[in-house]
Amino acid sequence: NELLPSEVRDALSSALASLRSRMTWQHTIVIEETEGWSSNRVYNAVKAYLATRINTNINMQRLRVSSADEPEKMVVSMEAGEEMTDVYQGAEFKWCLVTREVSGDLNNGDGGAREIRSYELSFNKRHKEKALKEYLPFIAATAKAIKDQERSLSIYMNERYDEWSPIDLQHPSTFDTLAMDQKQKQSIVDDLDRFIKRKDYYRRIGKAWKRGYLLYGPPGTGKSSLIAAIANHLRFNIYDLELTGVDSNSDLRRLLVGMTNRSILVVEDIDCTIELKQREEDDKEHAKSNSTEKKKAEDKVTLSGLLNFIDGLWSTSGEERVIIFTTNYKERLDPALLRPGRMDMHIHMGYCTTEAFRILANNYHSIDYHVTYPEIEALIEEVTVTPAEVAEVLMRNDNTDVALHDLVELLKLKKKDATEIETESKQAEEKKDANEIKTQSMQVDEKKIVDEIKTESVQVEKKDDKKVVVKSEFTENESG
Ligand SMILES: Nc1ncnc2c1ncn2[C@@H]1O[C@H](COP(=O)(O)OP(=O)(O)OP(=O)(O)O)[C@@H](O)[C@H]1O
Ligand SMILES: [Mg+2]
Repeated sequence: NELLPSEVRDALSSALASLRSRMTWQHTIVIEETEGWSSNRVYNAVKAYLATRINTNINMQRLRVSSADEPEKMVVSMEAGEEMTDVYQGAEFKWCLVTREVSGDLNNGDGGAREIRSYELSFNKRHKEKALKEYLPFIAATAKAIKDQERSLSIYMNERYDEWSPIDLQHPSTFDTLAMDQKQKQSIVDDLDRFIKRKDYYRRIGKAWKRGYLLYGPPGTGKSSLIAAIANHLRFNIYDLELTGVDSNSDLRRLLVGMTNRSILVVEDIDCTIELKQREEDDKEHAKSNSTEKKKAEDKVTLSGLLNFIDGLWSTSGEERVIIFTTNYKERLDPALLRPGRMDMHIHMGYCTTEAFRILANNYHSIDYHVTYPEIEALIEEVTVTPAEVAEVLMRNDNTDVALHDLVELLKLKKKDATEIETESKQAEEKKDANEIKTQSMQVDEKKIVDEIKTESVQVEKKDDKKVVVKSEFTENESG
């Protein structure tokens, strides 16, 4: 101190004082990239969160852009030394990315200096509570939502009898593109969202945290599209179970245990797998003599076996599971499956309605209206056409006018076919009526004959009792 002239000393100390007074209102939280040897999750969350805020902070001079896998998915982040301000519930939060060199551990052999990055969060100290209890948790939640949204989905199939093999699920179907009744769609979305929020509720009532949907309707009405939309909405993986490929209950159990949480188990066309039950019974008949075969037959997979497994296994392990069955024929299903409580929601996928048509036209041609709409909508109300058929015509041509014209043609053709069938069936009906009249008159004739026979038999009765009475009864039954 003695070495500095007094003026310099005074100037320095006053500068320090003003710096100190400026800093005292401020608190800083440091979030370092690594924590020991593992990465710091808060750091990653902050990075993901700030990437969403950067476009509102274009005053930053330098930005980093990187991409992990697909080039289209670029992540914009801060460059070291840059600052940005984020406003959360009226409070200002200043972020700064700083780097610091640390000398490497020479004994370790990895040598050299390392650069450690950290985010520094500064705010007015009266926001300390808010920063720790609200802002940082908010960032963590936002980052998790982003991660879920980016999580690439897989569809697993049991190609081998007891093993799942995954492929990428890149089905574009979402609830926006799905053509179905708006109210029905909303009720499904609401049901899914309610289910996801109810972790504690399921725990409290001691039930497996799962939800079951039965989708039924003719081919091409969007059952598989709805499944993809559900997977995309929840960001759940799909396990597409081919029941006919599963030989035994032990394989089934292995497959079900091998499923991860936050996933959807799908069994398509269950009306076709119901024969499994019949086959089991047949096999039992067969195997009565042979005890090993009998055992095998008892181990055969059945739909009810599957349901019992799911209830049992999933109530003790597994969370956030959705199970979806599809069928083209609801009426063919085992009544046990339709029992209340088995499947939580029965969803009917029907033929194309005018509402569905508008969604499809919007999907494929980005239009809300076209001069052909009144004609198309009038036709759609008259004929049965599946959304898949409509989608196919709309997709075939990039030119909207041509595509919609083709659709009109298709619908007209369908109407013509329908009227032809109707006339045919009407004709058939008329023919049937005519035949019936004929039969009736024939019956009248027969009755007359029977009466005659009766009279005869009564007459004959006296001769040969038994024979004649039996004969007359028989004749009577047949004509009446
Ligand atoms: N409701 C719909 N909304 C949007 N697109 C649909 C709809 N229904 C059908 N499609 C279109 O038709 C194609 C076939 O439909 P999808 O496979 O979903 O029918 P499905 O009901 O599962 O038929 P299946 O009973 O034969 O399995 C889909 O790829 C989609 O392009
Ligand atoms: Mg399908």
